[in-house]
Amino acid sequence: MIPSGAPIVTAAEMRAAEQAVFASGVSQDSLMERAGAAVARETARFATGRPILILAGPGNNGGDSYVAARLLQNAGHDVSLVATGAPAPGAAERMHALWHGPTSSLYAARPRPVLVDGLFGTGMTRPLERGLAAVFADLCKQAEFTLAIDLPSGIHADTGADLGAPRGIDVTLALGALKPGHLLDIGLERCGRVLLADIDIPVHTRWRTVTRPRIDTPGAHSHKYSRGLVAVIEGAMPGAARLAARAAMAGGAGYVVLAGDRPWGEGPDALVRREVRTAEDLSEFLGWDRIDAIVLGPGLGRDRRAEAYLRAAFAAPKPLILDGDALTLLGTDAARWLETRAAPTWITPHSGEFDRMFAGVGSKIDRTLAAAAEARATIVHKGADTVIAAPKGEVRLLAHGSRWLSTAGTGDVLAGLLAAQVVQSGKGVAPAEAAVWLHARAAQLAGPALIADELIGHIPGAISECL
Ligand SMILES: NC(=O)C1=CN([C@@H]2O[C@H](COP(=O)(O)OP(=O)(O)OC[C@H]3O[C@@H](n4cnc5c(N)ncnc54)[C@H](OP(=O)(O)O)[C@@H]3O)[C@@H](O)[C@H]2O)[C@@H](O)CC1
Ligand SMILES: Nc1ncnc2c1ncn2[C@@H]1O[C@H](COP(=O)(O)OP(=O)(O)O)[C@@H](O)[C@H]1O
Ligand SMILES: [K+]
Repeated sequence: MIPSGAPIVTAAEMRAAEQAVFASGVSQDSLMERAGAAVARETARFATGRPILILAGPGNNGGDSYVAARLLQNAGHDVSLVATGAPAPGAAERMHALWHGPTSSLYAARPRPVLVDGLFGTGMTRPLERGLAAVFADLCKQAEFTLAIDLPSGIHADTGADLGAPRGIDVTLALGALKPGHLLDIGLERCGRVLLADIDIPVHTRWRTVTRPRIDTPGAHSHKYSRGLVAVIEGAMPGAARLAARAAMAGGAGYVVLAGDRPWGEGPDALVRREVRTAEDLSEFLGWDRIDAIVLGPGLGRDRRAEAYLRAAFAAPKPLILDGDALTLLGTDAARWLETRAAPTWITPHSGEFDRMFAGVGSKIDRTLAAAAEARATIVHKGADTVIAAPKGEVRLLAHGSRWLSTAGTGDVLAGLLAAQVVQSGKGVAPAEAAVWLHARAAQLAGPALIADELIGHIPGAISECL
């Protein structure tokens, strides 16, 4: 399980943090000893006496391998080692010199029940050479348990992109801090369980994994308006807006109004209905000063009326949550439109919607951050690796949420839940982080084969864990 609130640093930031530790008087060798000791400890815990094969690459990831091999051997484990090349001058070379056990070349390596991957870590700069990738994948396949040091070799530390990493890694031991590669893209799938080894390297960053929010119980003087009024705008597919409205209610908003022109079906009686048929009706309604936040987009449609609704919502000087069709309507003009808003805006695109709105290069974090700065909006870039980014550089990341969320309507639920957090807890990343946490927790509580309607029923249970 990924620790909550854990810092996430790039390879360059990790190297800078490492340099600061050296500058404080710690030697390179002693830092490598700490890293190798952490690897040896975790490997021993999972190996439970089985023979171990350790792969050592040419850089410092390989250096960690030599330390771990020595410590495991000293502790009585049956260890053999494969070196893929001469170790680089410096600590890795010195640690290599201290290893006196059996060593073979990669192509002569025999599979063993426990495999430790110390080929490459944060220094992976290009795809694994094909022959090496094939042997590595085969050793991994034949092992009963595989642990990767810092990162699986073949995962890009900063993007999570696939540079030839094998399947079947059980545990990745992140050294010092999480890297984006543990949480994004293919890295999220290939790391297995990510454990964090504290090797006493202070890191400073504004990127963290999502934490559980603290939610206040309403006070003696709370009333429905003080707890926040959310207006959800209906469109062509009214079910989506209703999901968002119900999620806003379950998420703790004091008052939720569903504005639209559809006949009222079954639904919570506490949900207030307001008739809105035209963009003029909508503008008039949104002028109501009780409204604290507007949700537009779930099931909105993409016709002319939808466009007019979008303009009306943009003109309202209120916090605005845009999702689904509203984002598709914005399209490539999104940043130009969004940056004109004076009131805060949150947008909740999935990757398809995001790619239609923003260009950008780099990792999902880099692209989401750049888009947030350009659009001056907080972005919840959804998916198995959900990235929240704010214009000033704050990032929150939730990986390892329930895969059962990949079903229609769960995004609508998130939009409503976000609106409820916006009216209760204000600006920027905080409400988005709270909404994403509650959404993920509700999904866990709902269990397998959840449907979006049931997810809403579990939001209060998730909230009860935050009081
Ligand atoms: N930061 C910390 O706090 C601590 C870091 N520590 C450890 O150091 C690790 C980072 O070490 P690192 O910088 O030496 O890089 P590493 O991952 O060993 O690889 C570099 C070597 O691989 C080579 N190479 C790259 N790609 C390749 C490819 N596809 N195919 C073939 N070769 C390739 C590259 O060659 P080059 O690109 O220079 O030609 C170079 O020789 C980090 O992950 C952690 O385990 C701990 O010891 C202590 C605390
Ligand atoms: N494979 C997955 N693992 C974890 N969460 C997922 C996965 N796929 C989708 N989700 C989450 O489910 C929600 C789906 O939202 P969205 O794509 O907008 O669906 P819809 O438009 O049908 O409501 C998002 O919160 C997203 O992060
Ligand atoms: K590795």
